[in-house]
Amino acid sequence: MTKTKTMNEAPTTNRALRAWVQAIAEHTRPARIRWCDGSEEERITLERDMALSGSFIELDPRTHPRSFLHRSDPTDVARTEHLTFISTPRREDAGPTNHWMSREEAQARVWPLFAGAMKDRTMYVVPYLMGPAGSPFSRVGVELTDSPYVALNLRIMTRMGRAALGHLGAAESFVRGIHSLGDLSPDRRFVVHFPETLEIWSIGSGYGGNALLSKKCHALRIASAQARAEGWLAEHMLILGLTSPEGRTHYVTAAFPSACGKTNLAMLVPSLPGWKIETVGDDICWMHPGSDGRLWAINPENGMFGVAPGTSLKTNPNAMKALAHDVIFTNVALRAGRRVWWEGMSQLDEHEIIEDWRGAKWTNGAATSPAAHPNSRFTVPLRQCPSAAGSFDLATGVPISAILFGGRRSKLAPLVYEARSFRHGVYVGATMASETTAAATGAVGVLRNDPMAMLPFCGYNMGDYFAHWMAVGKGLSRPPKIFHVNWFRTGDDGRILWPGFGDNIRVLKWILERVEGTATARESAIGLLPHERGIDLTGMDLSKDALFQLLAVDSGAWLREADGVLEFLRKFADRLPAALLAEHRSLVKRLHDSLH
Ligand SMILES: Nc1nc2c(ncn2[C@@H]2O[C@H](COP(=O)(O)OP(=O)(O)OP(=O)(O)O)[C@@H](O)[C@H]2O)c(=O)[nH]1
Ligand SMILES: O=C([O-])CC(=O)C(=O)O
Ligand SMILES: [Mn+2]
Repeated sequence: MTKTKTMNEAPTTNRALRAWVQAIAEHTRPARIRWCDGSEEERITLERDMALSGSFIELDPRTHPRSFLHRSDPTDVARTEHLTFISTPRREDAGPTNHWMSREEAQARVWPLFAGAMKDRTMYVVPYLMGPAGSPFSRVGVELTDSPYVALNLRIMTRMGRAALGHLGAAESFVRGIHSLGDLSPDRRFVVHFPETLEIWSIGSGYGGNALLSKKCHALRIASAQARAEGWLAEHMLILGLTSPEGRTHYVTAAFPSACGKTNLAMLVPSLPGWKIETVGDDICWMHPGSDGRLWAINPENGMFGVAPGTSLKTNPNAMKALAHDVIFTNVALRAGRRVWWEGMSQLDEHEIIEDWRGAKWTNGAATSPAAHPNSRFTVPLRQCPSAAGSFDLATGVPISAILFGGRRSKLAPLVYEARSFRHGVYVGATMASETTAAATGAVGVLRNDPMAMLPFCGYNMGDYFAHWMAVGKGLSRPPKIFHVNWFRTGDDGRILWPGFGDNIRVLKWILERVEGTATARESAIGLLPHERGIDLTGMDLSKDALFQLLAVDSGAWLREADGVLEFLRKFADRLPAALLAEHRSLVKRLHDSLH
């Protein structure tokens, strides 16, 4: 067996970290170990190596300075939820919505796959800090990976290298992630989490949430379990600052399932004059109860891993501006002259020949499948987004006035409604459902329950998670107001009724006015809705009928939905908090009453 060569001096004296790196190297047998420090020099070296090996295509430096295209293995293009496991000592602690694997089984089935897996490859030691430097809420993780693509992505997505090691110091507690591409076979692909020991094992995938372990694995699955033990919340939410023309600012979080509009809402350009949006985070939010009785939120990330298709100067100008330089694109299409393209970005000539996400010739006129993969992505530092202001770096976080839940619901859910109380809001979040998207493998467009957009990301029993939300709410003297929104409701012709994107400011405006107590609302069985004039439609071309449909509540349809909701909640058996069942019963009663 050849000896592992260490390419550079470990930039830390942390003994626990150094010993662990050694132990994993002995098992995975890399040819080389490279400690990542986050320097420019390191970036240039890794990018050059990637370009030389053919896994990076350098884009035209005039149109895309310092930017690259990566094409992942065609069988490895999205999170694989059926291969994602929570390993707790007792199966019931993972709960009915997670796949569970015992440590013994992981040791027998997954650990051997790592044996010699890094042979002939470099093992990158990637220390990363989740959260602003100096924040008491920030946490350190280290990912050992044989993918330079992962190392370069983590450099953008997190505060990587020395910043993380500085925060860690000599501490022994940090999240330990081991990642190997393995042989990329879907048959030998596993993502296993051990919340009790803060470990993550991921093998066989180089894509997104499967491989960038800081994101879904650490910041949601592991962190949600830590948050429960410590009295805070780790959520799949964007964070935005909303400032009215009068200069009043409120911070809002929103939980929408994957590919349902978080990145877009987080940086929207308001279509109403005088309003301002500030982006604090676009995917993950850690919230702590403050001594003032409010919830305070930080974005643990430092970059965006955003959905490319549908992003354009019209729908999301701030994202397009953020993509002007220093971007890693994954699985988008390539035009002549090494410029990127994706569906919805711009009009392509019918005959222009481009390369699709696999590198095959593609023309618009003769296309049978999209040129960019529907889950193609861009990785870009958040600070490049024009709407990102300093508050994403605030150690204290920002105080939250409102929480939004929402999803893709072509039917039933109105444009917006407000929960009657925090407790009712937890019920609204717990019973939310959404049509599936390309962000995970499997069928697209299937309605499924996705509580708080956390179905694939909660690292423990979801019944306990609901109870934890209730407990956190009880401890708040100034809880945020909770709303449900739906940008995706369709009319009878199957077309989406609400223009969305920049026009979502009109809904946010009503929400801000509700928070401040200046807007009225009408009672309905499901919650509080805006009056028809409550949504500011100035300068907008929306028919009266469309607005009526967007704000309609069909009690009969909601009662049918309630049957499915009850069936879903029953899965949690004795772990389901009684308060949720009580909320369910009152909803059903209100719906029945509204029919008479
Ligand atoms: N119709 C409509 N589509 C939207 C709206 N907002 C976002 N989308 C589309 O939905 C898709 C996903 O949007 P994102 O904002 O990237 O979703 P996300 O929740 O950040 O996704 P993840 O990164 O997977 O967590 C894109 O194709 C968007 O163009 C909206 O208000 N209306
Ligand atoms: O985790 C990923 O691959 C991308 C993402 O943000 C999500 O799916 O919510
Ligand atoms: Mn996401």
